[in-house]
Amino acid sequence: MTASLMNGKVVAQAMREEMKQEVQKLQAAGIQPGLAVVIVGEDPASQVYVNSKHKTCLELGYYSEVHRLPEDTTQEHLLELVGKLNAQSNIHGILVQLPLPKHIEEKAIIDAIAVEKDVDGFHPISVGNMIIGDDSLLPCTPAGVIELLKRYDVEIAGKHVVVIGRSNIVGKPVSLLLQREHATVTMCHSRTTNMKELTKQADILVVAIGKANFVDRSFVKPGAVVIDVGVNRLDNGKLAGDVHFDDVSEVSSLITPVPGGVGPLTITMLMHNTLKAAKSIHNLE
Ligand SMILES: Nc1nc(=O)c2c([nH]1)NC[C@@H]1CN(c3ccc(C(=O)N[C@@H](CCC(=O)O)C(=O)O)cc3)C=[N+]21
Repeated sequence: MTASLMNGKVVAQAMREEMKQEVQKLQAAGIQPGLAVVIVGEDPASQVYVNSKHKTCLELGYYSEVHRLPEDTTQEHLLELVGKLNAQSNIHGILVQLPLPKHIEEKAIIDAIAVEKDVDGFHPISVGNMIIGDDSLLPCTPAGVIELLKRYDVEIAGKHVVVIGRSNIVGKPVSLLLQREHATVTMCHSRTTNMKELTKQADILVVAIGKANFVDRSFVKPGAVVIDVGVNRLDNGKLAGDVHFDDVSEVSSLITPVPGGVGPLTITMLMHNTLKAAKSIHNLE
């Protein structure tokens, strides 16, 4: 069997067209969604992401602020900037690019972001609301995975989903959201002893382990849907997923490529969250 592609770029573009319409409606009410992105230091990969977020804002008609701070920025100074952005009425979403330099405590920064502007969905209150099932801003990559599955008409309810990875950014929240969609979810991680036994039972396999080409066909049940959340920069400069694409695409039914799979959805869900935050801050929901 040769898998069909789940094309994240196409889904992202469709969602962006839908969002443009909503932006126009908001404009008529005198509101422009605004996103502030803060980046500390010079990490080239992070710079690429930040530029791409800025570009997407302009494409959708959002107000965009990018704050580029030097590597030696103090935690105190960063907290001060977050406080300003919390109070700024033209900003509805705040994203502090991670990872931060070692001398800054990430938790202190995330905790300082106003919950209603937490478009990353990383604040403990956002996470708590997500777990309970209350309305909240959902973390972008996990929400993008759900959106991708839905737009390709993949049934989630009743299916066995196996997630590899248990990070706070992807593994844990995507497991929660899939369970919310009525899947039976098994979580695997670096200390799982019988990983292949488990992954071979998966109707849907979500891989977020951060190791290039880790999953080959020996992990996959024929006909499974495989979602690759990995973004690994290889020594040759190319981007590789956690899934060995050529091998796995011969046994799976649907598969996401890297690049062009989950990545474009991550930025699109960020835009979606910013729009949602703008509406919610202006009591339009
Ligand atoms: N506070 C915070 N929030 C984040 O959401 C966040 C972060 N920090 N730090 C870094 C990671 C990584 N991340 C990606 C976003 C888009 C692509 C993406 O669009 N990838 C394209 C290709 C990009 C390329 O070619 O380099 C694709 O997969 O097709 C990838 C990765 C967001 N992150």
